[in-house]
Amino acid sequence: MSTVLRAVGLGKTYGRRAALDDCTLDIPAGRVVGLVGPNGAGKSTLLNLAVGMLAPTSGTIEVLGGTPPEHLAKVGYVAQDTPTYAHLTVADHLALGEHLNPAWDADLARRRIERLGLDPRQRARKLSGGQRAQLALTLGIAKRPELLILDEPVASLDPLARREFLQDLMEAVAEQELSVILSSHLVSDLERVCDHLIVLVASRVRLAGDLDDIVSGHVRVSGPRDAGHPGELVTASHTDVQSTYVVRYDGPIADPTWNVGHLSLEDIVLAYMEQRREPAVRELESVR
Ligand SMILES: Nc1ncnc2c1ncn2[C@@H]1O[C@H](COP(=O)(O)OP(=O)(O)OP(=O)(O)O)[C@@H](O)[C@H]1O
Repeated sequence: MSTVLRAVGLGKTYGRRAALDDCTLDIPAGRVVGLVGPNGAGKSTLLNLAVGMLAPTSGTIEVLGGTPPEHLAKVGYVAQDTPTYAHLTVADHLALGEHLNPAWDADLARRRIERLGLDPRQRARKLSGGQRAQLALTLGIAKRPELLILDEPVASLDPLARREFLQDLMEAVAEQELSVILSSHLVSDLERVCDHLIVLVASRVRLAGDLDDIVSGHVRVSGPRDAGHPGELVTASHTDVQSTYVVRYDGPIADPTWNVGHLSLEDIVLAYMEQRREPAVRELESVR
């Protein structure tokens, strides 16, 4: 299986502050990868490193087998706030895309713009936020990239526009051989479109894996206070008599000490986000 993004010990600091710390990742090709984490976690930093807009302070990153921005022609990037040129028309944007990108698919771009009902003569500043996001996605897709990177593309969209945007993205994934890395705060959206998830909290990768494995590999257990816990601890909460843990645990828990509960993907992501002021999960003690 080929890899679209490989990071080893990747770090980026601003002054003495780490925006991304010791990030090791291996993202397989052909996946739609969700990147989630609280504000300031380092998501945009990771994506900017992936397109070569930032240089690492430590470690290495490879995208499509090269050091960014080596293969930038094969990478589509829609930055946060889906930037477009305010004074250029929709048609100007397509012409610019054609001029700048050797593999530009003019037919695909025109058909998408028609289907979206965008007026080619309209200036970008007069488009709604949703229309601008769709225009930016069109530019990203028509480039015919091998990897499409989207930094919070749906943040400003209403629920309907969000759904349409994600449907269009999924169509593009189905039609083209495309890998996607998509950052968002909306776990339910990511759950709908992604098959792989990365959770970034306080500059560190806390969790990375296929969605199915993540959901099947975590449970909530509750039992007598301070009786320890099975598996690897993610978070704990206590009352006077009872402890409840979210743990990483693969397989059935037969021990009658524990009441075992299912966790949704959102529950799991939130549990990792709760760790933001605590040590990384691999440093936590696991009792079994
Ligand atoms: N140019 C910069 N100079 C100094 N610090 C920066 C700069 N860019 C980002 N940072 C810091 O790096 C950290 C990570 O920022 P980043 O934008 O990657 O987070 P994010 O996860 O994308 O956040 P959000 O969800 O709010 O977009 C933050 O603490 C931020 O303040």
